[in-house]
Amino acid sequence: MFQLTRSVTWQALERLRDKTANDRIRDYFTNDPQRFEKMSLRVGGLFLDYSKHHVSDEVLSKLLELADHSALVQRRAQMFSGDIINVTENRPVLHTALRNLSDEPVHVDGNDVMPEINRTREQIKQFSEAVRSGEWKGYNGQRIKDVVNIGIGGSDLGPNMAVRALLKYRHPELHFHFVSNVDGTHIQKVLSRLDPATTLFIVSTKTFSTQETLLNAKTARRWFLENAGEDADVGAHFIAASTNRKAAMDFGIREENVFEFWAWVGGRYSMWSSIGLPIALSIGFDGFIELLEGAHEMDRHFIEAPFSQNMPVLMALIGIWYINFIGAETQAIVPYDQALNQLPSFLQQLDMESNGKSVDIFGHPVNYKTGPIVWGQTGSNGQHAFFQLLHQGTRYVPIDFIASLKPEPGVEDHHFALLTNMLAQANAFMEGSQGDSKELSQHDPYSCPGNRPSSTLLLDELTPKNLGALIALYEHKVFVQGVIWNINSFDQWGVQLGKRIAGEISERIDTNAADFDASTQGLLELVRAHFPSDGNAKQSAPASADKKPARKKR
Ligand SMILES: O=P(O)(O)OC[C@H]1O[C@](O)(CO)[C@@H](O)[C@@H]1O
Repeated sequence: MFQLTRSVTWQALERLRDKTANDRIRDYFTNDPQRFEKMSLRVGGLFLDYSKHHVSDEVLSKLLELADHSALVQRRAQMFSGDIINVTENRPVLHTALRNLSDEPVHVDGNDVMPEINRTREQIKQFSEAVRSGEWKGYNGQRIKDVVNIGIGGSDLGPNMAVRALLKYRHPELHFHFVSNVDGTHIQKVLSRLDPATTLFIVSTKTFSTQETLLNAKTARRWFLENAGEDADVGAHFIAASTNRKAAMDFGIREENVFEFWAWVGGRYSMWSSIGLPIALSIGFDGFIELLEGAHEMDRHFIEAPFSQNMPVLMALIGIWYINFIGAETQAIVPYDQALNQLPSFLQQLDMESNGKSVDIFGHPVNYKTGPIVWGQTGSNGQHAFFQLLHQGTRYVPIDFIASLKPEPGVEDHHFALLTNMLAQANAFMEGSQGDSKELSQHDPYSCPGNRPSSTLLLDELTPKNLGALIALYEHKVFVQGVIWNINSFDQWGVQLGKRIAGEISERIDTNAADFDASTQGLLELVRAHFPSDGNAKQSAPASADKKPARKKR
């Protein structure tokens, strides 16, 4: 049986790790004046500089060999053509079809899915235009002013991130709110500022069975009925994006207002589907299409470019170098762009839910590290929070710096400061401070060791198209890493387990819980004191998350 860590290329990379361990990144530049030109590339409106990495030419060519010897070409083709690559859920993975603007058919079980995708796109167009123009009326004839997206995970993070990122393109009279947390104070706070007669709720849930979303949606509907219309009016204020049409209709949503999507769209890959409705409402349908175009352009690049010029492949390989050979545990995402402040959270789910796996696609435990801990926040705020540790701490953290070049009118001086701060940080991480003074030794408390790696990703401008390309870039990076690690990046059984046990625990609020461990029993006892058995807390018990049998006594 093939074992990744026993492969000739893997072992050569281990030797190269030892050979290059004491290399200084800055020496790579001294020795090769063309390094920046060689280790940077452009795809549409995105420019990637990957020259400030602890990666010699020899290492890069071995990493490329790792990709060549993997199943990447085959699995990439399988993904785009709708083969079942999500093996544990027995599904194809076709978020790329959602942004397929080429009119080429994409088949699932022998049927072209493009006609239904185009139909739903048309439905999104009609609906978003009706709301934006004011043609869509609330129950008492007023136009919509506030849109509340109720969803969690992939049904929240993508649209939330994109609406915020593209705020400057938003409809001037529409305001957007995102409620995700089951903590009731989240929805209470949002509702307290709204007028039910002019509010539209989008219940975004692939399954229509997620506890948090259903509870928030019920609370929103109760608030609507208490403060405004009657049951018959719910249809004018609640719509759904879901694969579960029946459950959405049982909730009171009109059939024509259930925006379909499909089991082969993973939650964290769903912002291109009707889960992206808030984006279309905010920036308009044409803007939404531009977002899809940007992603489609990145898809074409990912399929067509040789690995040595392939942006997602290069980013994935460099990540693998740090994770599997240098021992980095985390990857920082630092956008120098306030509009991208939700990007680290979005990428956290994308990467960690996809590649947080320790079993390969054949069900064997892996003997190498897989997905990193992804974290971060915007610069320059991060500079005054966690950068100290990155400069002088004992951890080794590769960083992705992300920024857009074009300044906003009226704040050019701010934008200049923002970009120069970012360049200064990337330079400081690489150079350190030892060059500043001959007296500083590595052990001096004033000394920053440097030699810390980063990529810089520049968008010409933060447009819908460039944002689409940026997100697709990271999606494919995560995919490539998953293929090389031979794991299934498209299931999430760990999350399912948590959902199932939440259901089981809430069922025990007024019964005995002897089959739980002593700690959980003790804590449940403390919780129970606040929820009398005749109370209504139990009504919120989550539906069982999957069809697995009830747990055994532990
Ligand atoms: O869209 P749903 O079905 O409500 O699920 C929400 C999220 O829950 C998850 O299953 C786990 O977090 C995600 O994959 C998904 O995006």
